[in-house]
Amino acid sequence: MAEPLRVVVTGAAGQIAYSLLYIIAKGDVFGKDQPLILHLLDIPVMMDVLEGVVMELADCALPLLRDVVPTDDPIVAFTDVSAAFLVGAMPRKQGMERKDLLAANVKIFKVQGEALDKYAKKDVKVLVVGNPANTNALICSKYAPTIPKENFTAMTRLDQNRAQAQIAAKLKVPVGMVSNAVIWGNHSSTQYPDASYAVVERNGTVEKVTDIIADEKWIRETFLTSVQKRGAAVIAARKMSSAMSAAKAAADHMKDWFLGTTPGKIISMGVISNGAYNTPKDVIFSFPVIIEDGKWKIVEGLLVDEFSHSMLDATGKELLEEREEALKIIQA
Ligand SMILES: NC(=O)c1ccc[n+]([C@@H]2O[C@H](COP(=O)([O-])OP(=O)(O)OC[C@H]3O[C@@H](n4cnc5c(N)ncnc54)[C@H](O)[C@@H]3O)[C@@H](O)[C@H]2O)c1
Ligand SMILES: O=C(O)CC[C@H](O)C(=O)O
Repeated sequence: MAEPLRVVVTGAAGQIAYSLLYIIAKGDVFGKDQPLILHLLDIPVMMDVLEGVVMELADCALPLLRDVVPTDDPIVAFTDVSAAFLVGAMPRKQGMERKDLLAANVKIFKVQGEALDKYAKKDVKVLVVGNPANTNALICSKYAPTIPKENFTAMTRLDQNRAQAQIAAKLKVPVGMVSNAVIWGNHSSTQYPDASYAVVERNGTVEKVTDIIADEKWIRETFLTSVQKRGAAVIAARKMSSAMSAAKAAADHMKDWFLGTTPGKIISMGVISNGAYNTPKDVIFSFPVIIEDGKWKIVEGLLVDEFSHSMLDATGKELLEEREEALKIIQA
């Protein structure tokens, strides 16, 4: 069997981590033959709660879980890790936009970037979940200059999963038949959920979703806004932000990054922009990607019409504004 892989989850005493830790520890992310050592970081006041999480992990009796390291010290948390789920941050409440969290959260990602730079493996794969996820990932990368920028990503997989679930419900097919919905841009209400390349596979045939639905109003209004606003709808209903679905999406993202995407399948993740599709460079922008040998690659050459370009411009503009604001907060 392989040597144990060290994986850190921050915000380990919080809601998302409570679902995520079990998914990771039972082998659904890094493979059924990959032993794990989980590093759990939270803040000092949460150490008692974290102790309870550690007890529960032990009581799950999971054979792949070789050790658990609960801590409030970023040095201990980030030492020698190969994968980092950066979940720990304040969630938004009803009435807030995700970017309202910048002031509260961006400094966390500076500190954690510095700690990753000093103590993590140089090929560590970092997934930022804490909001505003794209800009937090950018700041984290900026403060970890010895780790490649390509190793810092932000989560838009939840938005992709939401998009595919909406399409499946509309077509009355199981969600497993739907793939290749694309999320462009920011994990915010300016994101562009795009059904143009989405497909349904049934009875051995592959059909384009836009050919089957052929209802532009549904695609460009109902579908688009329901995915953009789904996070807010969950907060309105639960009085807390999404957690079970966020944990599942984080697991999907990291699994595909480590183990590769299925041939023919496109996934969405926030990655450092190279300016593809006329997007702003050097922001963490969600693109359609494929992954091979642990490396993501933006899918280039997709047909992008005028409407889509205007959506990409709007979300790109927001990311530039967030970058500016975050840098001001950090430098203040
Ligand atoms: N990208 C996405 O799709 C997505 C989806 C859902 C939630 N989120 C975001 O994920 C974050 C966490 O959500 P949650 O519901 O688990 O929140 P939560 O409040 O339940 O848990 C957050 C945990 O982070 C801890 N924490 C705070 N500062 C920390 C620090 N400096 N280091 C380590 N831990 C720290 C808190 O003590 C808490 O235990 C929020 O910012 C939320 O908005 C993102
Ligand atoms: O802030 C929110 O919208 C809730 C958390 C998360 O970003 C989501 O999309 O569910």
